[in-house]
Amino acid sequence: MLLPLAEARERVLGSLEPLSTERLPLADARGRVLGAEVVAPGDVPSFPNSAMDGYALRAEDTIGAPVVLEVLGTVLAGQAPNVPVTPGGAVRIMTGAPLPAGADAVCMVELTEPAGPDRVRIARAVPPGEHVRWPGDDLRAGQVVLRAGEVLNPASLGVLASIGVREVEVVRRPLVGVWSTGDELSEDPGPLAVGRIRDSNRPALLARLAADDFATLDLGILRDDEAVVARALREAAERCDALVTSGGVSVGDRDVVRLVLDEVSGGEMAWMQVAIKPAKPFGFGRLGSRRIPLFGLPGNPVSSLVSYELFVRPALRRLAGHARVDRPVLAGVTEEPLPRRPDGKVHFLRVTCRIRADGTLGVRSAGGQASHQLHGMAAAQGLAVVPDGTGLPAGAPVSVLLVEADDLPGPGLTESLGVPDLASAGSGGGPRR
Ligand SMILES: Nc1nc2c(c(=O)[nH]1)N[C@H]1C(S)=C(S)[C@@H](COP(=O)(O)OP(=O)(O)OC[C@H]3O[C@@H](n4cnc5c(N)ncnc54)[C@H](O)[C@@H]3O)O[C@H]1N2
Ligand code: MOO
Repeated sequence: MLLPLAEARERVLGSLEPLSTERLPLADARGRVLGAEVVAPGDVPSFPNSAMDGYALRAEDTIGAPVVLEVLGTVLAGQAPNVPVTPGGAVRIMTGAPLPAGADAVCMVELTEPAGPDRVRIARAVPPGEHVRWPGDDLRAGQVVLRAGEVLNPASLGVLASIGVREVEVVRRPLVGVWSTGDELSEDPGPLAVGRIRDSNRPALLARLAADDFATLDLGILRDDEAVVARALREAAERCDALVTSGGVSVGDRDVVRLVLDEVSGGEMAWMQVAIKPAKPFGFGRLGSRRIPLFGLPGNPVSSLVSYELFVRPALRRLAGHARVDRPVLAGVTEEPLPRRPDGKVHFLRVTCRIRADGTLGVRSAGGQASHQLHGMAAAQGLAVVPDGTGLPAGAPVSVLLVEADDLPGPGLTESLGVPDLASAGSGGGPRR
C-alpha cells in the first residue's frame, strides 16, 4: 500500500513544534525567526531633520519668492543647532542635521544662490514641511516593530539596530546530524574496487542543509555493524536536534539500519512507502530523551535529495519556527513533453526553468530522470510535479517546486527598464578566460 504524499507529510510535520528560543547578537540573527515581539522604545527619527542639503527657513518667509534671507548660521549632521531661525532668517543645513527651532521647511541648495555676505536668495516659494523628516515618521514610540514568528531579513536587522536593539530573542537553529550507511561506500581517494562507490549523499545533504541555514554535524559513514550504529545513534540523538540518514530504508536484505533504528527509537519508527517517485521509501521516528526527529532517506542519490525537499527541509523549518515551511511552487509551462508511466505515484521530475519574456516559467527536463542520475538534479532549478498518468505534452501547465531560484535565466533588471541588457549579453557569465 502506497501512502499519499500529503498523508506522509502530515505524519511528519503534524508532530513537530518549534525549538526553544535563545538570545543572539544582531550580527548572528539573520534568517532566524523572532521569538518575541519587539516594540520601539522611542520615535524614529527621534528629532525633526533635513532630507536635503540646503537652508532651513520659515515657509511663510518665502511667499512671493524670489526672496533674500539672512544666513544666521550652519548646522551639520550630528550637531545640535545653536541658532534658531527667526523671521527673515535661514540656517545652512546638511542632510540629516536637526532642524533648528523656528524653521518649518528646507529649501534645497540648488534652488538658492549667494546674495552677498551672509545673505541667500531663495528662488521659489517653499511649502511648509518641505524636505523635513518628522519624528516618528518611520517608527512611533510604543509601536510593534516586528512580531514573534517574523523572519529576520537584513532590512529588519537594520530596523532593530535603528532602535538600539543589540540582541534579539530568536528560535534556536536546529543542529542536524547527517550520516550515510552502506558497506559499498568508499572513502579511499584512489580507484574504486568493483562494487564500491563514493558517498555522494552525505556531502550533498550537508551542503543542502547549510545552504538552507541549518547547523550541521557530519557523522560520517556508519558501517553495517549493529552495536556501532546503535551507539553512534544514541550519542547523536542527545547532541543534535534532528538526524538524517540515507540508505538502507527500503526492503533489502541488509536491514541493519532499520533494525537498529527500530531498537533505538523504542519501536517508534514509521517505515513508509510514499506514492511518489523518486523517494518512495521513507522512515520517520523520534529518538533519545528529547525525542528528536529522525529522517531515514532513501539511498539513491536523487531520491535522498528529493526526500529532503519534501520532508526534511519543511520539518526543520518548522523546528526553526518558520510559518512557511515549503519552497515556492510556481505555475510553469512545459517547453517539451515530460513523459512518464502510470504507476499510482506523483512524479517529481528534475527540470530546468527559465523566466520567459511574458513572465511565465518555461520548463524542460534537466536530464536523465532515474534516481541514480544525480547529474540531472545538479542541473535542475525545480522539481516539476507530474501527476499519475502518461505525463505532459509540450505547452502544458505544470506546478514547479523551485529548489534553486537564484540563477533562474530570464530578463534582467536592465531589460525591465526598457534597455537591452548588456550585462548578460554574450557568453552570459562564468569565469573570464
Ligand atoms: N525490491 C525492491 N527494491 C527496491 C525498492 C522496492 O520497493 N522494492 N525500492 C527502490 C527504491 S525506489 C529506492 S529509492 C531504493 C532505496 O534503497 P535504500 O534506501 O534501502 O538504499 P540502499 O539499498 O542502501 O541504496 C540504494 C542505492 O543508493 C546507493 N547509495 C546508498 N547510499 C549512498 C550514498 N551515501 N552515496 C551514494 N549512493 C548511495 C546505493 O549504492 C544503491 O545503489 O531501493 C530500491 N530497491
Ligand atoms: O523512490 Mo526510489 O527513490 O524511485 O529510487
